[in-house]
Amino acid sequence: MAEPTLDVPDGESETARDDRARLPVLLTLPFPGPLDYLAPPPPETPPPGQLVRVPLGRREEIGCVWDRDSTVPADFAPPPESPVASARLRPVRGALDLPPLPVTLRRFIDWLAAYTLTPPGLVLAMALRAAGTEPRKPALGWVRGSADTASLRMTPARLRVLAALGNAPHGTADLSAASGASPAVIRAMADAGLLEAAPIPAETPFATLDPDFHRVTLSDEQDHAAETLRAAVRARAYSATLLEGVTGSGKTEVYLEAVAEALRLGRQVLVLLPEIALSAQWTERFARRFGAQAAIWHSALGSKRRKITWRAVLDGQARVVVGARSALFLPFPDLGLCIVDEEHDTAFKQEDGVTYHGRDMAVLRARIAGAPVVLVSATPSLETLANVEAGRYGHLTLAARHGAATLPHVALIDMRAHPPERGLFLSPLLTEAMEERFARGEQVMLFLNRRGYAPLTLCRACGFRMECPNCTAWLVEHRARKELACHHCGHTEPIPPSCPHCGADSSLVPIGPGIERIFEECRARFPEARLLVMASDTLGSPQATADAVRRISHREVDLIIGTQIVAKGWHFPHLTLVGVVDADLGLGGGDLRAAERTVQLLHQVAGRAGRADAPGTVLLQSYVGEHPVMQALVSGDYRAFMAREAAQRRPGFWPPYGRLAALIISANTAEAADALARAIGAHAPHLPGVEILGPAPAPLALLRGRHRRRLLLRAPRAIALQPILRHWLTGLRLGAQERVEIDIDPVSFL
Ligand SMILES: Nc1ncnc2c1ncn2[C@@H]1O[C@H](COP(=O)(O)OP(=O)(O)OP(=O)(O)O)[C@@H](O)[C@H]1O
Ligand SMILES: [Zn+2]
Repeated sequence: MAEPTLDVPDGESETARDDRARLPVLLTLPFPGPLDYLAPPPPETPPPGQLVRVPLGRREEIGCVWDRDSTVPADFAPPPESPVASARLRPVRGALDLPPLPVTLRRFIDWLAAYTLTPPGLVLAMALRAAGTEPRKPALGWVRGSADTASLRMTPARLRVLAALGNAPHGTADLSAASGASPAVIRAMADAGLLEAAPIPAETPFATLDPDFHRVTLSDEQDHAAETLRAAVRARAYSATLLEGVTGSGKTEVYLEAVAEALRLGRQVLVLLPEIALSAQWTERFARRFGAQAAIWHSALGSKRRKITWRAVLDGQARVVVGARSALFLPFPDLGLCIVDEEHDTAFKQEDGVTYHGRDMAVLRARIAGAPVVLVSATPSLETLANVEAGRYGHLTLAARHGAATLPHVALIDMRAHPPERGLFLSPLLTEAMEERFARGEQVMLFLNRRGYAPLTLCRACGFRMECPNCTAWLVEHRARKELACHHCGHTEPIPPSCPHCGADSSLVPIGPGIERIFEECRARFPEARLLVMASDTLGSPQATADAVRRISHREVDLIIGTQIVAKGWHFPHLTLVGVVDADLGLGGGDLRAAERTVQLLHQVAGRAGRADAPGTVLLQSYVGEHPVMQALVSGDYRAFMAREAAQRRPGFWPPYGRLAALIISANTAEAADALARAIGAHAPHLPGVEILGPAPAPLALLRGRHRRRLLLRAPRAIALQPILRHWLTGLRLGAQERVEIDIDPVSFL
């Protein structure tokens, strides 16, 4: 394949070079494939997977020795380029001091790249982001030196430093913090021989997990499911299973048994959660079961911790990793089980940069590793249900809540018949029910999937709406921060004192509620209640989440007001009432999955109620009680609802009954975006069964200052879209301001 810079290294004869191996090296750059380099002669020839340093132009890059033969079908991959003449190959400079990346990870990178039409180097970059490829210098700390204190001037600061020394070496910063002495004092002591440098032993952060540390007695139903999963782990082969069970039925308990089995076999396990925030409660529970912590992986992890974890995964020392979807790219040498908890959750879809669906890629990862994958949900996605129906996935169900807990009672509040007072958002029926719970010392949760104070600010005088200058979106008022913010691009501005359009003074009013406004209403209505807001912007860190969870569990909170973050997987035993402030919220917008997603989300929220002894109630505030979504929630008949969804999508070959890809075409002006979209549309392939929809404005026609148009490509399942897209877009030349993004299996329709 192509080496873009062709300067021939000097000092060697052509024939000598010809004898050496041609080594494909994948760089973390957007080339269509690996570049060829000249390998050092055996035994120094690095094996596939080895990270190496190679020249690229005048720079040096880190790359990974790649496999000569790809397992990706030829029509999924870009056409091979003609190889560079051996004479012009440049030599590999050296290998990094790391074990090679496992072959299963290399295959996964190839396949994910081919499936999402991403240059494989960019996928490798994701896998190496935390690799810690710079050489590891052992950190140095200080121990007591041989110099005698009697012969030296001992200031109080020096004495404090000596007192702060422990048995193990401490780094300068630590020692300075512990003693209150400045680093300069410490260095002077070292010069005087009072301190001596010694390497700080490397951390070995992942304690051994004991599969039998604390076993629970499973119900018959749970035990059957657990045994099926254990057998799948023992089989050491790919299989996919949906573990479906009502909220609180013990799905987690069951899959932890499969994790235990993998541990007994000495294999590694990957558990994906949709939300980092969830890992706090999850890891606590994990530690109770296995006597030690799992390794945690997500983008908010500090860089040192990431490096340690990445290396421990590669060394096989980290046995169980729980993480966000980026954990899929960790270098597991011996993956024996993969779990996707809350598999229906759209948070698994990565929309920035490399666009991929974490759940689907987990299935791919497991398939390549030859390991079982378990998809877990109370409200499985239609995709997964269709795979079950087609016989591709196995299916285990848990029908009852664990122990005495029963499923919550779900009822609608018809907002037309029982409207809130003017300027408020909670119906008297809801506030009365809340009052009752507070009187009994029980907890209440209010759910509204909207951050901030109000989603719209409007001028009472002229009707002008405060919009984002960069996006087709309204600015959301954040009263606590005294600003208007765009939730798409992050643009913020102070709330203007007068209307920017007509100049009327103090004429801007907030329209509609966000959780801050519900908080305000509740504080006025229930002055005694202890309130807690849970939203992605208030639970910034896992620590903050852990704190919130602890306060809820210890009954230091009466009322939780939250966005979608409260919907997922939490177990709050004292929570008996869940109120959904606006159950209709997710139904708008032309999204294919709007109804499915609303049912899943609200069903999950509802599932937080009544998980222990006291029965739970869920109240849904809605203006459209007759809507099938509301009816499904009230009846609890998720299956019937999904059957209806399936019947709607099947005839038009909508996913999962057909394949869909989106081309998002964007430019810096509306005219340029239109012209480019038309030009691409004009070259659309005409193939039997393949339909092109659009171009049309993308649902966010303006996003971060870019004008966006969309083409959709739809085909029956039997037709793969990747080769068609590749062919279609080959030879496309884009201007500097033009961009085309491909989204295979689009989820959000943005
Ligand atoms: N066999 C069991 N023995 C003891 N406790 C159990 C058992 N099964 C479940 N539980 C407890 O019941 C509660 C609910 O179980 P779990 O969280 O596993 O359910 P889930 O189906 O994963 O719930 P969700 O879908 O809402 O996340 C937990 O506190 C769990 O520890
Ligand atoms: Zn914006």
